[in-house]
Amino acid sequence: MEKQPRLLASQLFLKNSVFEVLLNGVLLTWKEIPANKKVVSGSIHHPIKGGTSHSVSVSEILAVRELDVGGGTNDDGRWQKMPQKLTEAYPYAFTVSYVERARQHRWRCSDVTFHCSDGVLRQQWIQTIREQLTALTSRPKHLLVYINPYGGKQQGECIYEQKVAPLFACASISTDVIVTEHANHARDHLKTEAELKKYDGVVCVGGDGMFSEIVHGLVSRTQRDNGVDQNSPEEKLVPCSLRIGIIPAGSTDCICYATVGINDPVTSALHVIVGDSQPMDVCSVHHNNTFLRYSISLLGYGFYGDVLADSERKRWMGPARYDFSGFKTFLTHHHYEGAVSFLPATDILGTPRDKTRCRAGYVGTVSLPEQYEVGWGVVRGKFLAINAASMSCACPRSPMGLSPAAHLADGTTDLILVRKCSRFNFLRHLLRHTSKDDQFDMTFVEVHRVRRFRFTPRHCQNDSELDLRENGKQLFSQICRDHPACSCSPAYSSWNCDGEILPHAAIEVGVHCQLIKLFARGIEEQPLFEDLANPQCAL
Ligand SMILES: Nc1ncnc2c1ncn2[C@@H]1O[C@H](COP(=O)(O)OP(=O)(O)OP(=O)(O)O)[C@@H](O)[C@H]1O
Ligand SMILES: CCCCCCCCCCCCC/C=C/[C@@H](O)[C@H](CO)NC(=O)CCCCC
Ligand SMILES: [Ca+2]
Repeated sequence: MEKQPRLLASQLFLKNSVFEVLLNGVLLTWKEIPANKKVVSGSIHHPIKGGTSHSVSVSEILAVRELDVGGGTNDDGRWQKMPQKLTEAYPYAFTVSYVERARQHRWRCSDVTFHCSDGVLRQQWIQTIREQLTALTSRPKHLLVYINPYGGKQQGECIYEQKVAPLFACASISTDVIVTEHANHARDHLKTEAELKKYDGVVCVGGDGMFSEIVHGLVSRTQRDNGVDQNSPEEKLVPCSLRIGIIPAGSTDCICYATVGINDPVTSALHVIVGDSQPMDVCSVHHNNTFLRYSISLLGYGFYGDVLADSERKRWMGPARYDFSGFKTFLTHHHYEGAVSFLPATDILGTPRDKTRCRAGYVGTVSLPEQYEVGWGVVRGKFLAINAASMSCACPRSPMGLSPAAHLADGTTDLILVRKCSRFNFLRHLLRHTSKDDQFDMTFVEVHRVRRFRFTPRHCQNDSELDLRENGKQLFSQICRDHPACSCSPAYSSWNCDGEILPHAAIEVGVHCQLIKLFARGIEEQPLFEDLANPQCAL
């Protein structure tokens, strides 16, 4: 039989007033008692009118601890100053730490300290709150943390030590921390060495590239443990059981931003502590039946591939490298020829042109009418950009994202084809990534929600396609010599796969629905007052 949560109701002191404090297994509520209704001890059972009132969901309480009023410190060593009268009359105090929502999806840790005259009553409160927290089984107790000290502005270690570790300690989460020593350190450790059974989740301190390492390590390990061959594009992959937390410390932080609503380390740490869970789609990318990489956010050929290739040579510039290379790539205005074939998703409710957004509580796949038979579509032509966004790809540079209506966990990716057009028109399209205007409402842009797609560059010689890194430049000059009147666009761009360059242009992509889970809950709807006060944030 399920154990009923214990109810507690007491009159406790908070600041200089008496509050009726109630814990019912779901909510902790404290309401100020007007002076004429005060009862000195025991509980009260009638509703109280007037006075300030607060309530916190038990699921958003982080911790409760004793406060040693006499000594002036609490049990995590923090010094607390209290009014002398209160400490004398009510020497027994306890502090509850909980999640408080601030503007723009930010979460903060807030404390409230209650005082009572009776040590037994204080123990009863502390014990009951702790029992109710222990019953929240989705909360992690032991985490494996990887820190990339070189991501973004190279602040990873400092962000973790100063902002995240104290919160994990407060919530009694123990950690094993690894500061990476080289690229792919975290991936290889997860793939082969890490004792995953010991942990309730993996935390990644870094950007999208570091997150991608963690995903590659976990997904590959899970497939190997289950005897699944990653090289087969048709293979159904086994979902990973461990959740991943992202503490943003990178340059784009798009996966964190699009799953939480902000790239803020404290907010992300709090989502880990309360044990949130957000499933996410993962794309597998193959070339000639050989596995290349997984993608969680953006697969971009043409513009975003060229930006990345150029910006990798300017890592020393930090996050500003993307602005520099973005501008430079825009000026070069290269287009690329090829064929994109795709399998449209027909059993889903939404389309990429919807005004609705993927928000917290969205259930992912919808079991609607069965997938009706439609064949593969093919689009051939000259493209400035081919982008596949498996999620919105919202980030500080583009708050609505490359595909604002994309869903995190619906088993589809939004394939955006931007045909060759004038520089002016391309600029109009790019600028719409930074505003609320519809970037797909342009004659040279089309968008399809798909489950699989393939790309074949025009100059691809079947299976013996040239290796891009080795021969791309050679082919470019060859084509320009052969066609002196061409606009000197190279034959190939490269694919930007979540911030990594792929070694082949001809690829085959399939979406694996809900292959991984994050310590996140999706972007929460904002309170109405905030939409009105700040139209930029309106959804
Ligand atoms: N110790 C290390 N030394 C060098 N490179 C590392 C190390 N640890 C991780 N890396 C690599 O650094 C690359 C970039 O890291 P990260 O994603 O954290 O930052 P970023 O590229 O600045 O941000 P974003 O991916 O959000 O644009 C990743 O591809 C990762 O593989
Ligand atoms: C002429 C100026 C035009 C300005 C247009 C701004 C549009 C910004 C859209 C940004 C979309 C980012 C999508 C996310 C991609 C990540 O997986 C990847 C790794 O972190 N980041 C980039 O490739 C970094 C890509 C940065 C591109 C600027
Ligand atoms: Ca999706």
